[in-house]
Amino acid sequence: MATTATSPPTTATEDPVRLLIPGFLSPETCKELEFVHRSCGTAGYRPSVVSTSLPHLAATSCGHLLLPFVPIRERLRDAVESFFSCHFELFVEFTGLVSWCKGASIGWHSDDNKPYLRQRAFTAVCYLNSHGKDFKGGILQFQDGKPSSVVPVAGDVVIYTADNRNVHCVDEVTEGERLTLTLWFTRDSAYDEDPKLLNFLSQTSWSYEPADQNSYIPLPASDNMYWFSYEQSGFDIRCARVHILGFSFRASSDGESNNTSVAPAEDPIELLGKPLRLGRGDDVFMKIFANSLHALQVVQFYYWKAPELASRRKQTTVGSETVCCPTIQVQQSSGTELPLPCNHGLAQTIFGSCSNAEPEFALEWDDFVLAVAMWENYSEELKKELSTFLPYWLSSETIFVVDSSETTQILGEGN
Ligand SMILES: O=C(O)CCC(=O)C(=O)O
Ligand SMILES: [Fe+2]
Repeated sequence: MATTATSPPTTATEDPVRLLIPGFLSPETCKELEFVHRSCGTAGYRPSVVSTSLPHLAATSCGHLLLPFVPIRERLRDAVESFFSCHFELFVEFTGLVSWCKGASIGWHSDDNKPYLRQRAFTAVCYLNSHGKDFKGGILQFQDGKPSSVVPVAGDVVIYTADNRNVHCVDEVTEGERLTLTLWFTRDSAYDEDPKLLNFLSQTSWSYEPADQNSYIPLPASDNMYWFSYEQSGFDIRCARVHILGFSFRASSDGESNNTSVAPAEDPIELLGKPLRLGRGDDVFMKIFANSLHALQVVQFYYWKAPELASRRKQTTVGSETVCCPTIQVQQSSGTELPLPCNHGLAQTIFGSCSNAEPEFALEWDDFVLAVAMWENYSEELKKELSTFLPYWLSSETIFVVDSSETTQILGEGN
């Protein structure tokens, strides 16, 4: 009796089939991936799901945003290979960020259960936010063995075999947005994700030109990819994401002219691919963004960095008179809000935060101005790093972390 009550998850004769690794990703890494996903996500492959795949990032001029994933993929591959004793055997088959929104769930299945999924050998699911705090529902359940369920906690990772020893399901998400980074690993090099990514990157991200400010501006994919349909209604994900944070897209009339009207013949959704401004209440931020994704990325960056910016502001404003005056960058005007199709009530239900999440803080335009500059630095640094690493990746056909001391040495030798 005592032996059954205390029996370990697997007996000595059975191979281990799953492992939960608490605290695998740092809180900062989770926040960075959340920023990428909330800036770049598109309608997912299942209802009520938003996803950001790595090929999508490369194809929308955001190849540099692949860089935060590179060390994580390597660490996960190491963890999976060492736990399942298959050193140097695995390739990453798929890497993607997924939001499971209200109503999303998946029934009992194993991850290799379709003829076109047979190549999958192992799964890794990293949780980027937490059950109870950020969303309700969404618990991962396994049919047999231990652990029998996983309650998502930001930073934790669960790894498991993709076969029928791990039949599992995810309970319906009833509130909030459940964020994961999901990877599948294969032994079959024909399904290696890296050559496909390198092919995209070599077409879109080859060179870094410091003068070319457009090199890190996102380019929207086709409009239908951003359409989130839910029951009989829907919304454009880009509009919904800015709306949830209290912003709206405004016409980009130049400051000199009073002509803020939108050409009546234009299809409203097409305006999302054109230059526009951001508004908030009666305020209109004067910067013209290249398109809606550019504006969305800056808004998401601001929310990622807002706590840091706020504490910096408190430190610099105490006893200091050198406070910059960014109000000139914001005009009090009713502006022209773009006539976009967005069911705001539905967007609030789907992307609005769970009641236990942190209360939203008030926007500070001073901080927003700083965030715009910080986003440009962040993007430029990543772009530079990508153009350094890309030649190594292309020559080895693998995306991996290059030791920076080695890079300096090699670059030095080459000169
Ligand atoms: O997100 C999870 O916890 C598991 C996801 C899953 O089962 C799948 O994507 O196949
Ligand atoms: Fe699954």
